[in-house]
Amino acid sequence: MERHDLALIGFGGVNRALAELISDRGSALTDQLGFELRVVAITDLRLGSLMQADGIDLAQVLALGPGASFASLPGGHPEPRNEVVIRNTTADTVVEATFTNPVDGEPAVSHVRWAIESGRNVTTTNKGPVALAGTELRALAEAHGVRFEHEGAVMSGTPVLRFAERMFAGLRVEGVQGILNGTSNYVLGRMEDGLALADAVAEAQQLGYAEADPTADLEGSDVQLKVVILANEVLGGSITTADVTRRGLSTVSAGDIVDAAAQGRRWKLIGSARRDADGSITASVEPVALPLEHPLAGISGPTNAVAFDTDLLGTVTVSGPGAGRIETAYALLSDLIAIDAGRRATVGEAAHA
Ligand SMILES: NC(=O)C1=CN([C@@H]2O[C@H](COP(=O)(O)OP(=O)(O)OC[C@H]3O[C@@H](n4cnc5c(N)ncnc54)[C@H](O)[C@@H]3O)[C@@H](O)[C@H]2O)C=CC1
Ligand SMILES: N[C@@H](CC=O)C(=O)O
Repeated sequence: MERHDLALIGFGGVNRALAELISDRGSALTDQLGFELRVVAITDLRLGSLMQADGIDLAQVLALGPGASFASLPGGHPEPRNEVVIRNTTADTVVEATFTNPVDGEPAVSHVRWAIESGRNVTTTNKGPVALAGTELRALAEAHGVRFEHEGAVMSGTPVLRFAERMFAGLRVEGVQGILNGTSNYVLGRMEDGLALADAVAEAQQLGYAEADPTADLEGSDVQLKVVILANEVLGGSITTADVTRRGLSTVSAGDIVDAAAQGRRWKLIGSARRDADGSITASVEPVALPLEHPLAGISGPTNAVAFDTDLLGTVTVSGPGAGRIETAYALLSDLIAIDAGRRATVGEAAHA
């Protein structure tokens, strides 16, 4: 049975949920997938690092209490030492799930670069490397013969990037428009219910939807990164965050939300990108008071949706979870499945050569 050994970089909500999935589902998951998953390294700012080439006891590390350190375990160290671990791990695949940095993507961009340079596949839910260095990292992965997968960077576990890549190959996508942030959509809904902004944000944090700094969710920089990814990967653009105009929820008051509801409207944070006649791309993030009959007005809570405007099919809309620890861990699992499918295809080609 083929096995993939993983190094988890960042051990917060998402990577812990992946570890739980691997630990809890065990052999059932192996039977279902046709390959085994084993974790051989973990790093985290708070816990330090742990390297065990024979496989880490996930139940043991998941049970560590607050304030614990990997230093007390064999192969453990009090510091994360990301570069040492990434370059020296026995893992074939690095799973990057540290904080998203919306300004320059670091240190996650370096984590991904080190992994690829040392011949390892990468799966990440971190939007920074994908939006801010995607072109470079894809080229680097190709040069090193490894995979750079990032389904969870847009709409969490909802497989929107792979769907667009595989299902729209024969048509032209002219534009995308959607609700691309679970936290802000959840917060807007709870404010409609009468909750104060701070209380709604605290709930979203508790539920594992929010970024480490939730300003990125509320003020649109998280959606800005996702718009860049969609524009570049689905519309074939080459834009940066500077090309995406941005207005966040601070431009909408609690009173505006109540007034909109009274007028049969609902505020949504909308991200969009459109290819213009000259081939350039116009992109934005802004709050919009949608009429209730608009298809995106009914998308509530942490659910997200994206509408693809196509030449042959008209509008195709995909909706599903936009945030959540388990949902995002599933995105990582779907990437691992894609990585294994790539390996099988390579083995098959070699056998026929
Ligand atoms: N939670 C969600 O619903 C989704 C999250 N994402 C992205 O996935 C990533 C992980 O998200 P969560 O697990 O929810 O975040 P989190 O904040 O729960 O966990 C991040 C972990 O990374 C660790 N970390 C940060 N910088 C580090 C570094 N330099 N070296 C080692 N460890 C480091 C932190 O100590 C923390 O434990 C983020 O980039 C986020 O934007 C993407 C889609 C959905
Ligand atoms: N904080 C983000 C998580 C997914 O990218 C969100 O709320 O959508």
